[in-house]
Amino acid sequence: MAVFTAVTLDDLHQWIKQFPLGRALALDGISSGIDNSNFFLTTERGEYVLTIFENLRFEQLPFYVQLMRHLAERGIPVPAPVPTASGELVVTLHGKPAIIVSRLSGASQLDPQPVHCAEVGRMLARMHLAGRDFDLHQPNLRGLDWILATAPQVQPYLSDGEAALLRSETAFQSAFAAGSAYAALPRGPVHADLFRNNVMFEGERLSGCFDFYFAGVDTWLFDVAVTVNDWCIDLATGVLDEARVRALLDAYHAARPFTQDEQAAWQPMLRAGALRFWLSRLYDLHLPRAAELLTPHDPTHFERILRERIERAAPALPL
Ligand SMILES: Nc1ncnc2c1ncn2[C@@H]1O[C@H](COP(=O)(O)OP(=O)(O)OP(=O)(O)O)[C@@H](O)[C@H]1O
Ligand SMILES: N[C@@H](CCO)C(=O)O
Repeated sequence: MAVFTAVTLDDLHQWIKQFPLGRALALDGISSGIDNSNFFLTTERGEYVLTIFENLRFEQLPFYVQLMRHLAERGIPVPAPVPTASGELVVTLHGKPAIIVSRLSGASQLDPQPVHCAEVGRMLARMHLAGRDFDLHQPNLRGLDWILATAPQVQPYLSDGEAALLRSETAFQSAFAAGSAYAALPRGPVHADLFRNNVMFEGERLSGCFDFYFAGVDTWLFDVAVTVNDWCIDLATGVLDEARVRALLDAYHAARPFTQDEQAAWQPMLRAGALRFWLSRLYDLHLPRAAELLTPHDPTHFERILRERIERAAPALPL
């Protein structure tokens, strides 16, 4: 059960009055999620989600919450934060930062077909374009700097084979990121964690995406690589399914055409996306935070994906 801070309807009786939402009528803890306490909240005005941040501090939240507001205002189906009567988006609840956002309809699609991947590709391209005039800046906090700082910390826990792969891939990614092709890649705010469990569908129609708490400014292509590495693979082997890759990339390309520099960077970027999640999973497994509450994700899944991307070229980007 992923509700770490208990909240009752009684607790909300006074608290909710700062929002233009009427009275709180029902509150249900959401059992999935590993970082925050989430609740479905029904008020006199409709259906919302209340999130209490267990790890992020107030000063860390504006980039994520303002980005959601910015994208929602531009028609991207993401949770829209509800401001208080005095315009605050983040307020205190039980001593922790909290927000109320609109509730998205639909459910996760954990067995995606090409039709779903096309929806994800189209939405991702629209999201990138809509983020162009977002004026807050925060780097991707799980980018190369983080990788270079974190890899040495997990090295002592690794087998010889894992350690060699981690060393060679961080060296490869450092060289790739230092090159002129990389510098020319278009960039902007990216979601950076657009996995199957962060997107909602109603049938074959994408109805929303959420969990912006790894968002940051990075290359758009990194976001595409992270997304393809989750949506378009056979989960048991990490092998890419060509039909799903094509569907996602073609739909993205139709909304925001890939550049020639992106063509050149595609294969290394898929490896960068795999390395990022392999390393965060290794870190969570071997160096869990004191406040870590649930079982960490399996790092070997992303080690397999990384080895697979190194050994076999993925379908090229459409031109
Ligand atoms: N705006 C929303 N509308 C509808 N459902 C939502 C919304 N936000 C969150 N949820 C539901 O709450 C669940 C947990 O949310 P979320 O993934 O953001 O939590 P988390 O603690 O950050 O989890 P994780 O770190 O595992 O991704 C989601 O799987 C989804 O079912
Ligand atoms: N998507 C991440 C979890 C953090 O949201 C992973 O699979 O490792």
